[in-house]
Amino acid sequence: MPSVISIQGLTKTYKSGHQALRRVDLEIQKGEIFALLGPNGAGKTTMISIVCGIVTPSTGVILADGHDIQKDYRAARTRIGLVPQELTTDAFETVWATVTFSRGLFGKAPNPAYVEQILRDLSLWDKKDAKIMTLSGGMKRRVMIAKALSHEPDILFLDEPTAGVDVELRRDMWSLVRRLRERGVTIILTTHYIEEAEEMADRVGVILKGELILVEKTADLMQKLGKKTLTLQLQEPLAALPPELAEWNLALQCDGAELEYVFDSNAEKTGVPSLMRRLSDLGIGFKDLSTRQSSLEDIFVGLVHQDREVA
Ligand SMILES: Nc1ncnc2c1ncn2[C@@H]1O[C@H](COP(=O)(O)OP(=O)(O)OP(=O)(O)O)[C@@H](O)[C@H]1O
Repeated sequence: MPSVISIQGLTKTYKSGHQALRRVDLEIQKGEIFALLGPNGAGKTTMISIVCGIVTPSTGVILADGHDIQKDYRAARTRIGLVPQELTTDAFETVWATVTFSRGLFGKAPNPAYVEQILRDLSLWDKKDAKIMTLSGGMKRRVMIAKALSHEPDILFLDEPTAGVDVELRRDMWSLVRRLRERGVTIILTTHYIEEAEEMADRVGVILKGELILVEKTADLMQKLGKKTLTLQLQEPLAALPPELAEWNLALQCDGAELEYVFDSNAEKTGVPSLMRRLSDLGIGFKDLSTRQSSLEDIFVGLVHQDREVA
């Protein structure tokens, strides 16, 4: 399958001297949902901004649907819709006028039926005559998506689409992304949340300090990184781990009041039931328990650690 986005040897050094991207190579297939994961400052927005022609690359060749984003900027940009992190809309305009105007900016002929469809898809139809400034934050974000889709792009970039949005909007956004994909739109989203990538994306790229350190199918990544931590709040603190528990990867926390077990949640045998039985046999009781999926930070720490070990 041909790539719809092709990035070769991309680097970016800002005027300040800060190197935000280091030799990034990436191919994204048509119709894919691709999640770019990384902590604050990793370079996600820089990468998106370069592909969308807002920031100039220092080196590298980038093609959008076969068009060089620098030499053939207009053709490339028409293929792309961008939903930026920041809300930037004209407060005094109505929803309808804003979205129609955005379409016109790309030289597309008016198509009220298409604009109506987008507004209906985004549950904005009954707000079409409302001024943007009267809308809630969530509604404004929907308007940003409508604007980005107004010129019928084949590629949609969503920069942290669900940061700070409520659960309802997050679900709507996810279902919209899936519907767009069914229509053949390629979607690239950035996120801090591994759960979001897991839920949405076909493939995940992890970016850390400007380097794309890993690109994997989401299912494979989750398999590799599906670590969970089980925390038991003990009824009586333990001074030390009993030797009978040596076969589990356990740690005592909070002066012996909590027992932590890190396990692979994808494994056929997680070791949790046998641990529970052994604890019961040993008469070690607990008041409460909780589990926690590895956070992205844990994963990064793990990856960086592995890198160092290999080096
Ligand atoms: N115009 C600029 N001039 C100098 N440095 C910049 C500029 N824009 C971004 N940077 C720096 O480049 C690095 C990458 O920033 P970028 O916004 O791409 O990260 P990000 O992964 O999108 O982070 P976030 O999740 O916080 O948006 C950061 O250290 C940032 O401070």
